[in-house]
Amino acid sequence: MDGTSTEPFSRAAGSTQAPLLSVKGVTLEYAAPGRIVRATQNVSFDVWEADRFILLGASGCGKSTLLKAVGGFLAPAEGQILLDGRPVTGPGSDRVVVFQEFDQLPPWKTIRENVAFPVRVSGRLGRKEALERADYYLEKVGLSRFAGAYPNALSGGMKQRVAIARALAMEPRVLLMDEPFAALDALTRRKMQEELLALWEEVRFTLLFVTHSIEEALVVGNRIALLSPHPGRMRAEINSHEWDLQSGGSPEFQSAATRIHRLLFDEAPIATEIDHA
Ligand SMILES: Nc1ncnc2c1ncn2[C@@H]1O[C@H](COP(=O)(O)OP(=O)(O)OP(=O)(O)O)[C@@H](O)[C@H]1O
Repeated sequence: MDGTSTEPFSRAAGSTQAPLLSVKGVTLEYAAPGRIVRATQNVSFDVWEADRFILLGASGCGKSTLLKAVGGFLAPAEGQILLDGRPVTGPGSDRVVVFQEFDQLPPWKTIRENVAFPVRVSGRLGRKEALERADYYLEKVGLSRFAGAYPNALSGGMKQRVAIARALAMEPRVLLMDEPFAALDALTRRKMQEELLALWEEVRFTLLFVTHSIEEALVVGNRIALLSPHPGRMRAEINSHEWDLQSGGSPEFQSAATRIHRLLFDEAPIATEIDHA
């Protein structure tokens, strides 16, 4: 036993509630010149309220494309994506994406205005209330002191904290994160993982998080979907709620990571159902 449970997650098991997000048999394709590129094939998973659900797989297996489809930027060639039981038909403020690149903040706006801006243009709140909400989430990510500063005064990690505050200020149904820490140095990355978990403890948002790092998946997630190499198909689904940043070097953690590596890359037949072996 390596400590990685593959039992159905308790909140989902036996629950009569519908999942917040359902990805059902989703195949995603791009039309490239003269050919169709199939990015994912028949991918299914459910995300429940307050899950930290990870899409894990090798480069090119379609993780970002899946996130794009959940974001409503790409329609499935086959299958369906449901949010709160309703089909996703386009982008919406109930889903907000945080990307890897952290230079996305308009440099002429202060940090506070940057965070308040999407809330204000979405028409949810007036200027004053939007700025108050910005202050609330800047405090949550530890950046109150920089509210009046401009983005160029901030480090990469700080800019990513602003991007997270800006996304959370929209109070989305699901927060989508596409390798949000991959461009940061190792120490900052670890710190950001720690802060994201602390923030989740406080706010309990629902997270769909893309990574190709097995360690990051185990630490950040409570459930992990393992995708096969291109085109991405579900290899297995793993429960990982018992791991945190302190588990890092332990033999159990290492053996869980090894097992996931095997599940991801071994030439075993692709699971057609969730692997509870
Ligand atoms: N706009 C596009 N047009 C054509 N093919 C694309 C496009 N975007 C992605 N692809 C292809 O779709 C497949 C999945 O790409 P995707 O970026 O979703 O993978 P990924 O798992 O997120 O990879 P990475 O970890 O490297 O970001 C790849 O083969 C990629 O080349």
